[in-house]
Amino acid sequence: MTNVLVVITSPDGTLKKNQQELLTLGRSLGDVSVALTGDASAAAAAAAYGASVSYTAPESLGSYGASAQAAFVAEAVSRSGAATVLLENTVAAKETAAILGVKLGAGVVTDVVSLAADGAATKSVLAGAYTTVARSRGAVAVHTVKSHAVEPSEAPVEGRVEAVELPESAFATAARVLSREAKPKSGRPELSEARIIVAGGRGVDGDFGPVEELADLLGAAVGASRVATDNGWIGHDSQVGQTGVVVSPQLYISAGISGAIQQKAGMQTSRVIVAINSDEDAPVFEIADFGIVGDLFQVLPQASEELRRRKG
Ligand SMILES: Cc1cc2nc3c(=O)[nH]c(=O)nc-3n(C[C@H](O)[C@H](O)[C@H](O)COP(=O)(O)OP(=O)(O)OC[C@H]3O[C@@H](n4cnc5c(N)ncnc54)[C@H](O)[C@@H]3O)c2cc1C
Repeated sequence: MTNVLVVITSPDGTLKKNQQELLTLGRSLGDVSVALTGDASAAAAAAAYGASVSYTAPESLGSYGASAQAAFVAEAVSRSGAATVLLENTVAAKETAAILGVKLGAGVVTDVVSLAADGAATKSVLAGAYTTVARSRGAVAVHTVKSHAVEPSEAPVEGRVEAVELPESAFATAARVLSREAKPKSGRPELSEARIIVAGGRGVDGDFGPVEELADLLGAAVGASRVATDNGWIGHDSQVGQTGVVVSPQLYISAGISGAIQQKAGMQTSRVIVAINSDEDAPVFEIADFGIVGDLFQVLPQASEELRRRKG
């Protein structure tokens, strides 16, 4: 059976939903172990999702950038005999995956939306215009997997913890993190993990109120087009797209966004897309499952009102 290594960073000993998903996906492929950085007590949470071994990193590793992370994961690959490595689909994880690929001579596939037992990884490319299936030909395959690839489920095992020591040389050329500041919590889910996203573009004309109101009623994250973030109407970390966050939620509600190719690149693999746009020829309708031709300042408040009525 294939050995699978899931790479997890946990600052507080808990697992995020997309990390639970990676462990669940890993179990469908083989025997799962974890390369764990951050709070080592997350090993217990990983065992609840089927990780039989957690390789823990030296405490100092958290202060270093991707090359030191990759050195640690490479050591965990060697100890676990993993043929498949799964990472989150964040910018930081992709950087680690790239360095790891070079170190191990492994094939690297990013932005994966599904991974079959035979290693065939599905992703969309060229700003969502094509869906491709790729399989690594090397001894080790490295995948960064988008959120919502699978539904997370627990499968408790008695996990073992194995501390990994790294030589000083592993850190010698690595960039060192000098300070960290936690982002103030918005109370909304993380954009990259949210099951539902309500996103606004130029059409909101500076007023994200109706977008945020609907998002809060749905327990959704708020996303935006680049025009909205460049105008300072909302923070840059809300930007969805080619140069923003790549998302794949169950439901993406797009309001006042034309659907430029760079926006589509970040949301086209959403399970259901609802588009609201006053221009019936807007390109976003080409990829929408449901389209509403109308003024978002009328449509969004109506949707919110109906949700409030149904919630009683
Ligand atoms: C290298 C590069 C990278 C880029 N990366 C990204 C990226 O990551 N993400 C991204 O989003 N863009 C990105 N862009 C920009 C992208 O090309 C588009 O310019 C941008 O997505 C357009 O944003 P928009 O849809 O909000 O604005 P517009 O294209 O101006 O569309 C606004 C839409 O709102 C509709 N509208 C107006 N008023 C209303 C109303 N009251 N009710 C309903 N609908 C209304 C209009 O009909 C129109 O369709 C990138 C561009 C480049 C060159």
